[in-house]
Amino acid sequence: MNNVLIVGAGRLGKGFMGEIFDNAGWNLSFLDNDDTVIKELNNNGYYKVTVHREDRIDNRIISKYKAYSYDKDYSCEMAIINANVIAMTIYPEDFPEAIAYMGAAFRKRVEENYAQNLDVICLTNKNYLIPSFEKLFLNELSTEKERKWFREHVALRDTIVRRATDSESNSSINVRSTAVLSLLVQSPLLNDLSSVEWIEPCDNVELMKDLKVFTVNGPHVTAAFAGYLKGYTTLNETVRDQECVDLINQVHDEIYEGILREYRVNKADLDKLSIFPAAKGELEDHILRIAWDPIRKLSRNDRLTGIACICLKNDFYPKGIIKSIANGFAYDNEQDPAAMEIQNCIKNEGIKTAIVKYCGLKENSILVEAIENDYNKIK
Ligand SMILES: NC(=O)c1ccc[n+]([C@@H]2O[C@H](COP(=O)([O-])OP(=O)(O)OC[C@H]3O[C@@H](n4cnc5c(N)ncnc54)[C@H](O)[C@@H]3O)[C@@H](O)[C@H]2O)c1
Ligand SMILES: O=P(O)(O)OC[C@@H](O)[C@@H](O)[C@H](O)[C@H](O)CO
Repeated sequence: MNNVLIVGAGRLGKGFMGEIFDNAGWNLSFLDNDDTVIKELNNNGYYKVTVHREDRIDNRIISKYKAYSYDKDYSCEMAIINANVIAMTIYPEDFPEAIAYMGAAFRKRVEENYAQNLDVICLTNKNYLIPSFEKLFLNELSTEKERKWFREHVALRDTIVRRATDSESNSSINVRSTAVLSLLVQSPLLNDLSSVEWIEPCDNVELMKDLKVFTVNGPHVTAAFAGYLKGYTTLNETVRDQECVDLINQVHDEIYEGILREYRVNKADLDKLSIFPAAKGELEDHILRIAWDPIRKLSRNDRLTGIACICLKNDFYPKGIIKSIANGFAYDNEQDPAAMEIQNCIKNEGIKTAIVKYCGLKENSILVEAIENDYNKIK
């Protein structure tokens, strides 16, 4: 039987990767450095996923798995040695620690299971990270034999995640997920994943990922920032507020306009990539998760500032996106450490310095002035 190891047993790890590989009959293992997550999985012996499809809601119970913490016995070792697929469902900043932890087992795999092919698929929303992840792997593999193994038997691949998956916390054993669009996985892979539902090979992944992060995650974070400022805690409340909906739609249309002016794609391509068909039922999704880490989300090439710069480069003024970025600077949710860092910077150094610093923009750019003006209207 095939083996998948899921690194990061939080929302996406359990609710997406765990669910689809279990459904396809694979052996499931989880690795997480948060002991609470692993205790919950092991003490309960199962977890539940409510899968919202276009035509039905599946209530899945997943019980056949092994779950490993970062323990002193290195109990995840065999799961790393025998995996056909390792799915990395963690945030970008967590990759160095995870890869360093797995290094010893990779070296043992070279000795004990050299010939078996391994696909490592990375499920983040940050683009262009694969070369830096490859360096992290190679840091763990110093001999010529180990590096040859990595070149010949490992495919390290990026993905484009088109699925919202949420729960009360990363350790919750009740997860909900929308299953309406596939995970696009950079080709080629070394294992045949054609029997795993919701996985689809993808060429040109870097371009497609930029377009997806702009078109899907730009309006998504716009909703989160706008909803928070209205006092909501969920996306569900936000999309019932007409003022928020108007801004989300405006941002969506501006993102499309910027992309259509900059890239050689048409509207039908963008719709196919980014429009989620309606799913059955209502999936609760929290603003805390969607806005999580506004430092990443407001950064120069990410979902808002990235496309705002593209719009301006193409002589198109992105009024709604600018307002959304300003809302991001007003996002002062104490549960989010990155939001607090931004707030401290605003308090100590002023809004203009914060915009320049976190959006990665030049001080005299028209975008900085416009964001500052909108921010001052909110505060
Ligand atoms: N949840 C979604 O809908 C969704 C959608 C698209 C992309 N993503 C991406 O998926 C990734 C995970 O998101 P999530 O919502 O599942 O977050 P999460 O916080 O629910 O889960 C992440 C898990 O990774 C664990 N972790 C952190 N560092 C680790 C390490 N060094 N080794 C092993 N485990 C570690 C955490 O303890 C946590 O349980 C992020 O990059 C996110 O951007 C999530
Ligand atoms: O995962 P992040 O933090 O980059 O962004 C939060 C959400 O916008 C994101 O997880 C979406 O739900 C997902 O990308 C939809 O496919």
